[in-house]
Amino acid sequence: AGKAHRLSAEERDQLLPNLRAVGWTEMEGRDAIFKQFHFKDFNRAFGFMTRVALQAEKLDHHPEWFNMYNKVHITLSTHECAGLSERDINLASFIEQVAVSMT
Ligand SMILES: C[C@H](O)[C@H](O)[C@H]1CNC2=NC(N)=NC(=O)C2=N1
Repeated sequence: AGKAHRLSAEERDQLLPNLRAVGWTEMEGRDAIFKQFHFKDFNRAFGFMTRVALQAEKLDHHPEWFNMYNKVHITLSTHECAGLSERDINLASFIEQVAVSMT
């Protein structure tokens, strides 16, 4: 993978609407995206996290996340460029696919 770059305004206009439509929001005061997931129980939440973790390791791109029982809060950003990059969009898309299959 090449160097990550912060998404341009044009790239954001193109890439973010799909994620906004399913509940991702842009954080205030930080160039990152955020979403809260709610599952039926801890087993579903942790199963979801396990699948995301394995893919994150494969992509070498990892979420910042918080779990409490059936809730998982996820923040995505790219340290390398100190902001939002295509890697975050790709991981968010994968996370959505997993979430759909867990609910
Ligand atoms: C050394 C390693 O490639 C980097 O630290 C990777 C690992 N996981 C990462 N995860 C995220 N979210 N952003 C990064 O910039 C990042 N960089």
